[in-house]
Amino acid sequence: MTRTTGILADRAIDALFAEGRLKSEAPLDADQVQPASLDLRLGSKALRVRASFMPGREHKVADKLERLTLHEIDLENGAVLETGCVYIVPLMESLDLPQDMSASANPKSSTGRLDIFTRVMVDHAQEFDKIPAGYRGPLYLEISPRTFPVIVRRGSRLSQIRFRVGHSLLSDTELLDLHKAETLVASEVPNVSGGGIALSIDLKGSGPDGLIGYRGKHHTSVIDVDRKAAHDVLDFWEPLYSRGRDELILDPDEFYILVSREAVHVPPLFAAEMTPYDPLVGEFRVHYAGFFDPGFGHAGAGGAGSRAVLEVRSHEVPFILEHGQVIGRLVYEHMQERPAGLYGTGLGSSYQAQGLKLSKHFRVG
Ligand SMILES: Nc1ccn([C@H]2C[C@H](O)[C@@H](COP(=O)(O)OP(=O)(O)OP(=O)(O)O)O2)c(=O)n1
Repeated sequence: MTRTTGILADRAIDALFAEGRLKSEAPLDADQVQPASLDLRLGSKALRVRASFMPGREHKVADKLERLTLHEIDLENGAVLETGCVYIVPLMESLDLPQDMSASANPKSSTGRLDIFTRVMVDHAQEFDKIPAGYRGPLYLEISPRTFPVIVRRGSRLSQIRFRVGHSLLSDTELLDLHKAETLVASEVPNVSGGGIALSIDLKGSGPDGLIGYRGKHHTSVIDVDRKAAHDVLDFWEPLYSRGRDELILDPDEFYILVSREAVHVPPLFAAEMTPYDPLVGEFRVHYAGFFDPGFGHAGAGGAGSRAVLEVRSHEVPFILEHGQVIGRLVYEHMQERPAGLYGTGLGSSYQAQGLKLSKHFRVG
């Protein structure tokens, strides 16, 4: 059954490409179309700009780049992007969306886990990562590595895009009904409000060593975003252990990888997105949050017990995070149809059935 509204599944994304609604300067990579999203690829140059900017209603991105570019970097053979600098990269994909179809972008989970700040920009945009219905034109990615310098190249995939027709977010009541039927978040008393279901932090740690998370090191060597299992964990991360107090003091200048207390489940006919918890309850937040694919944590796709990985920062002041503190919400949307491939089923998925897991770039053991 296909719904008229909802998030486009893999087959419909393939159809967009076939119909010329989605174009690319090179044929799509075999695994570029995911169950409910498309990975976006970097083009052949990066422009180092003085500062981040918003195109605004009157301007194309290219107009502003003329004024703000400091220098151009060739990405054909790979180049290092430094921490603290802002780069704009024209993407290989461009859009000619139908009038009833909009899109939204997000860093890939692997990108967030490396603390690479990325946002998609389009011509005349007044918001980042939101592509208005009917948009026709190029896509650009703003990139600013925050903790580690990174090597990227033409074709690297740092961010992803979801296409949607109409509005199909589940209301609180629909979410509770779905939770009763499918157990979305493994918690005895689900906390549903504001259209989302709460996720809380695990600071008790799992396993005999009581590992609760990692803190990013400073002044490290570079990470190649296209190489899996190539880097030693301890060169880049300081492991954090539970000391019996189930709390962690977040330092405002540091970046943390932590894990949700609850296992998460996205049934095949739905897609989810994590949104930061109301920042008014504290100065901390999940920094990248991100898309959750249909099939993530789904028993039928080998995902029972999958936790969500949380990239956490405190702003302004040190903050004591306690075990079970709510840190984000998962909002669920209808898919238009069941994807041909679910997350975790032969798609080379990296994070199905994960516990506390660093990005795929690091070697375990
Ligand atoms: N803060 C987040 C965001 C996402 N995820 C999970 C749910 C997603 O379904 C899964 C994969 O997300 P992406 O597709 O963004 O990740 P990658 O493309 O980097 O990984 P993969 O190689 O698995 O496709 O990671 C998570 O645990 N914590």
